[in-house]
Amino acid sequence: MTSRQPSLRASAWQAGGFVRDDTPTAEVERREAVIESLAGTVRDLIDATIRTTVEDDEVHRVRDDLAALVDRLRVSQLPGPAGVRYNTEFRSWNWGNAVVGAANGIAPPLRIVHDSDGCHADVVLGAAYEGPPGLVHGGVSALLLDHIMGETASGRRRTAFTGTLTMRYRRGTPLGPLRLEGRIVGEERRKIFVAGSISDADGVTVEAEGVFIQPAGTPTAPERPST
Ligand SMILES: CCCCCCCC(=O)SCCNC(=O)CCNC(=O)[C@H](O)C(C)(C)COP(=O)(O)OP(=O)(O)OC[C@H]1O[C@@H](n2cnc3c(N)ncnc32)[C@H](O)[C@@H]1OP(=O)(O)O
Repeated sequence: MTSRQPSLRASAWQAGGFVRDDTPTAEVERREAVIESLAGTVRDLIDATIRTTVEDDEVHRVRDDLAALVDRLRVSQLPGPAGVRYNTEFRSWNWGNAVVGAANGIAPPLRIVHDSDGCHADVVLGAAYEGPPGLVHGGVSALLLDHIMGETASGRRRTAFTGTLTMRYRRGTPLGPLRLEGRIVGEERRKIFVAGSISDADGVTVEAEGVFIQPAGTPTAPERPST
């Protein structure tokens, strides 16, 4: 198989931490698929590491093999975190994001669907997200809800940051298949009020309320059709 050099290079200017990058969408998507396949294997590695019971010597051999692989990836690196990039075709990508990042092996990753009411995502959380035995860590629940509620507030037409997030943990959230939801319940000037939830097959486990703020001076685009 032939390898291709990544052609992703930030252009000179930045706006509010969002980096304009004139890589064409087709190239972004080609590279995204490549890096996503690596992150998927990293995710498997994390799960395998947590659950392995192989002998100590084998653990040490695997550690050494992995250290050599890390060195290969370090041959060419971004100078800092991946950030959020966008091109002239309005394609944006945030491959390092802790929740949705295609290159991030610690992101589940969440695949968020925008619909007419807000957003939802179906996800399966495994051993890497455990807090209490067999249950999702409360901070992970907050992390995932924060993101999906932020995307709900942003609605693919503006940027809104979390101002205040309030969680109510109604019962333990089991590891396994879950649904996350977010919907806008009110708007007041630059404040967007969002309700969110996590559910398992038996109903809601966590509810959240959030106030998301559109920073002053940032643009709002016309509403896009839902996907
Ligand atoms: C598209 C991708 C979506 C992904 C989303 C992921 C969600 C995230 O994790 S975002 C990261 C976590 N959040 C942050 O880091 C935010 C840090 N805070 C900030 O940047 C700023 O404080 C920010 C933008 C929230 C508000 O700043 P600023 O625009 O100056 O607010 P300001 O002008 O003082 O206030 C505007 C209004 O918001 C209210 N407000 C300000 N801060 C808060 C807050 N923390 N909580 C509730 N309300 C607030 C004010 O009372 C004011 O209300 P009113 O219009 O009624 O007077």
